[in-house]
Amino acid sequence: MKVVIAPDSFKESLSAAEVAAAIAAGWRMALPATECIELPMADGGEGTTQALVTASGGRLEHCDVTGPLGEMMTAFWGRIGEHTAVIECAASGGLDLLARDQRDPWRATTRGTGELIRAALDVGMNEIIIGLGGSATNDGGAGMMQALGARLLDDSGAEIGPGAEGLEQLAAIDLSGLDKRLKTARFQVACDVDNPLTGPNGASAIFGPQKGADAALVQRMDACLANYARVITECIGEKVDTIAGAGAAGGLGAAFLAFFNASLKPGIEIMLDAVDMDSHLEGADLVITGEGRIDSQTERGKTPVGVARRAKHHGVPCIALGGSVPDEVEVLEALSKQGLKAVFPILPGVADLEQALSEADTNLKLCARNLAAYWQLAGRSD
Ligand SMILES: O=C(O)[C@H](O)CO
Repeated sequence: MKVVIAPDSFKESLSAAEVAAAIAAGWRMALPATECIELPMADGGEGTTQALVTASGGRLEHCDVTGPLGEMMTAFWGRIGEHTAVIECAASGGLDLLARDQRDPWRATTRGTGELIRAALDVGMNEIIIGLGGSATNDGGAGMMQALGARLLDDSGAEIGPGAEGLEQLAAIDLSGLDKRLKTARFQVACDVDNPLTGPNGASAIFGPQKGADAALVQRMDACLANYARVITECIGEKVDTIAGAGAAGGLGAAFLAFFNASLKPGIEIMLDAVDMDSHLEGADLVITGEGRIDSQTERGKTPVGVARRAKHHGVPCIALGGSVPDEVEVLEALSKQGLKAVFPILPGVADLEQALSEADTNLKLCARNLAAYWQLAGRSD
């Protein structure tokens, strides 16, 4: 029997490769003869560079850039072949770079993403895959644009400051100093979600709280992004704020739509193609995916749903394991319609967050072992 194991990482706990290895080890405890194909996944968020570099035989490069709160840090990008770079915004502006009490989406900047793009262009890369997701930022990519030579100005003609805060003052965008190499480089943007820039489903409303924003700040940041959208339209003559994916990574998607030679795609689709998922699904009996948290955001194109849709296309059943899973039947049914037939929580008992994060490896193994035992009981194993 063949099981394809294609999970994302469990944030703050295990990488996607570690999750896949734990599930495979647990499954084999009950069904040792199973052929387990481990395919670590990512959807644009943290881990995307490593996953694509591993899948394509590339390597990581390191350089010093501006971190989420303006401090210098060493970040990385991936080099695949002679001309392709992979850059994830989480490498320099990721939520997991900050402790919970440091999260500050009002000030956090995407400047480091622009600096990573410059570093890749400097060494001749001209096909650039950008991963959007897992960000601590809500600046619409303003910091990135400034790092690449755009001038974002307030109504006195001075450069705006960093973060969502700066966008409150934004009155005009001057692209005359933008790095000329952006015209010839091709950007493929891998988005982890398909949210628009603003409004009730926008970047601030849906992802602001996990970055540390309270209700008042969510509203203020949404207004900042609406102002940004207005200035973008004045600058390029087009509206980008309602396009699916514009709200990925705190609105970075909108900057790529407006100012780059870029196409936005679900990140998981790029990943599935990179690992040649279609051929792995041939003859598979089951797909197991997963993520640390599975909830209504998962439906917006995150890894478990992307994997499930592809499995459904090939007629292979798909289930998921999560650290936390939906507690509403409506969400489970919506996931089921997309091919994710069942979602299992891995926690064996009541635990606080710290304990849940530190015991994820053991809990994944036990849960996978039980699933394999049940699969056998149901007469599905050979
Ligand atoms: O980074 C974020 O804001 C979320 O992962 C959605 O893209």
